[in-house]
Amino acid sequence: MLENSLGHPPVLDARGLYRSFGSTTALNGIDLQIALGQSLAIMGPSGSGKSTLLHALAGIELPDAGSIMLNLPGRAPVDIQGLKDKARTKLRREYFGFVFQSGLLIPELTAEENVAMALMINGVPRNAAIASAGSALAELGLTGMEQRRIGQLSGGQQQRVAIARAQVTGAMVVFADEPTGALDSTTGFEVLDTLLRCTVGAGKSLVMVTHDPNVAARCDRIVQLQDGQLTSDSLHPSNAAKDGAQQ
Ligand SMILES: Nc1ncnc2c1ncn2[C@@H]1O[C@H](COP(=O)(O)OP(=O)(O)OP(=O)(O)O)[C@@H](O)[C@H]1O
Repeated sequence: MLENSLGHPPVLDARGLYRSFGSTTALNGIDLQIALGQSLAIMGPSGSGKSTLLHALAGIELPDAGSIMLNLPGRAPVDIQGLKDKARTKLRREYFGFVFQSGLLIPELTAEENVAMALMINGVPRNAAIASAGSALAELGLTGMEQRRIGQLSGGQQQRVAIARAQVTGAMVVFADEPTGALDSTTGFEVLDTLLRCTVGAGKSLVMVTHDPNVAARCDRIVQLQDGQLTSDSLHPSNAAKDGAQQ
């Protein structure tokens, strides 16, 4: 069952992923298909390979073996593994968004400039990028914060800037690594609500690493990793009928 309810093939189709660091096998034969419009939580103990898997799926660090196909609506399938570094970087900038626990926003820039940067590196002129960034920030309740530097924002506000940046390009796949990990639980759930609304709520896919079962429970699907292998793969009961992307 590889298609979502609209008949679209899996937006990411990973087969036989292996990745070693010296004598450590971080990914040990992962097959994973992710549907367009699906939210997927990747869970597992520390060191089980979650971040390595996320980085492989996002084309940040290639696996040693295996293939990852990207199938976007209206576009020819792309073999991420087969792209040269420059083409992979371009692909990431155009089609993927990233919301990590911290560190991806540029502290010297304002909130608005951080969001606009995602467009400008894709060739959008500065004035148009700034205008789009302002709209994206406003949609996330950050009106009035546009000119603040990142250090002048709360943790929750910073994560909403990161979400605005991840969605302003229209990226159809958003990767999140512990996006609420540094936040108190109330703020974390507000950020999670916003992240889900901006991704699956808009027909995009969300691939999220989390240690928090309460965060994972908000996703359509949860996979568990152990020693670089998938040990369980379950659809959320209320979403089981939504699509058939699970293996
Ligand atoms: N750059 C690297 N060099 C050497 N070993 C690495 C590297 N990156 C990851 N590893 C090892 O690969 C294994 C998987 O790491 P990974 O970061 O994917 O785990 P994780 O499940 O995300 O862990 P955590 O929950 O602690 O963040 C670990 O044993 C880790 O030490």
